[in-house]
Amino acid sequence: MHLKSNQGDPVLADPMNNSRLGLYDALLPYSSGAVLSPGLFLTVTWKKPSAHSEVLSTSWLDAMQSSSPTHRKLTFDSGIDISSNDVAVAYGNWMLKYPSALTSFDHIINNAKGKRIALFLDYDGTLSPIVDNPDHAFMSDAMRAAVKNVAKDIPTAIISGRSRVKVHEFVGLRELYYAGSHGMDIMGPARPADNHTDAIISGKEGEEGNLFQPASEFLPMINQVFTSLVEITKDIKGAKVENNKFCVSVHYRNVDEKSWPTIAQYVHDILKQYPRLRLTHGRKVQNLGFSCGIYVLLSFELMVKAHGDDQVLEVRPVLKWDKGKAVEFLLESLGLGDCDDVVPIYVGDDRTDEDAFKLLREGGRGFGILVSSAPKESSAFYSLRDPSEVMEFLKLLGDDHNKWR
Ligand SMILES: O=P(O)(O)OC[C@H]1O[C@H](O[C@H]2O[C@H](CO)[C@@H](O)[C@H](O)[C@H]2O)[C@H](O)[C@@H](O)[C@@H]1O
Repeated sequence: MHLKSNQGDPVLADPMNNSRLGLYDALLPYSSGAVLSPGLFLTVTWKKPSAHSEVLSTSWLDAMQSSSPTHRKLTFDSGIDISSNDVAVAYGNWMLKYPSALTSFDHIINNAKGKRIALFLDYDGTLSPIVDNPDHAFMSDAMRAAVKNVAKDIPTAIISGRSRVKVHEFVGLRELYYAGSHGMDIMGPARPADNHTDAIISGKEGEEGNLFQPASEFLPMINQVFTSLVEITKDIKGAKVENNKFCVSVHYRNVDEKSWPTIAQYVHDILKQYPRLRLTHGRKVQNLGFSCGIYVLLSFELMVKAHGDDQVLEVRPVLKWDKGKAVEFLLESLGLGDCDDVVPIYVGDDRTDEDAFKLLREGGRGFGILVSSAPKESSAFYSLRDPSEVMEFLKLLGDDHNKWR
């Protein structure tokens, strides 16, 4: 099988293994040594180092405070503030642009008639509700059953910012594909008839499959940064640093707002030493961000805004690899890459999911569904309010499968 992405990214080769839907086609084994072209790395530009005071500037603090529950107002990109009484109206108007995937279900199904669906699901905020403790973001048994049911007939992958092993533990279904670290760690299920010669044990007992890890060379660096961040934030009450294997999350959700500037300063100071790492940021700040270890003030402000809902700062390699690339990769490896009769559906709630929404929108195939209870600009086509609506959608999809097939 040849896997080729659009932008001169890795060209990967693996023997074709046919199955009913191409579901078990092998992903590139990690051990076979995927080679990354230079095009896979993001170009960084030199910028003057920002001073300590810049990170602590008033406008930067304003940006953080706008994400805090105590100060939150609904603010559109235009900068117009809307009082909480107008939220329902604003949401209704927003849904004219992003209709509910539940009320549009018949329309969705009619478009998929006679075609094959491939399903991609984000985890946090999509399959599990957002909770204060990231270690307690469990999905319900009912949600698990809905995912299991849908995956019986539809190739289904989980694509998360978490480590692959962790998200697999949370979901607990062997029949899915898992992509962790925002797609930088992908594993397909081992085939039942596999002789396991090219299978890799992923670290979790009993879990086997074929791995693709385009950022493997960054592992030592990520581990160093994780250790440094744990050490430097250990006295900040409520701060939590999470090792997501190829990226690191610094959570400030449970930190007193007075200490947010300190956290940001610490992250900033550590990243100065790692020009090959960057903070994940939203669409608006693409190409503005990390420059040889230094954030310019503007990008830092916008980055914090972009992560307002999640209250997390994410450190990751300077690599052109994201959830969109992971979808592309998985479609190819499923044998569904260049098929006109395939409808990929991606359901997700955060900024990092936008890369996947964009891929589908720009490719004119399938569509994204944004999970959000507040109006947000998105490249998705449809919306769902929260994980409970996601579950309803999955139930419809699983139950109606025979009708539209
Ligand atoms: O791509 P995802 O599956 O959506 O993962 C993104 C991040 O999700 C987790 O953090 C978020 O959810 C936590 C649990 O509800 C919440 O406490 C936190 O504030 C959110 O940011 C996860 O902990 C991160 O590592 C992921 O990157």
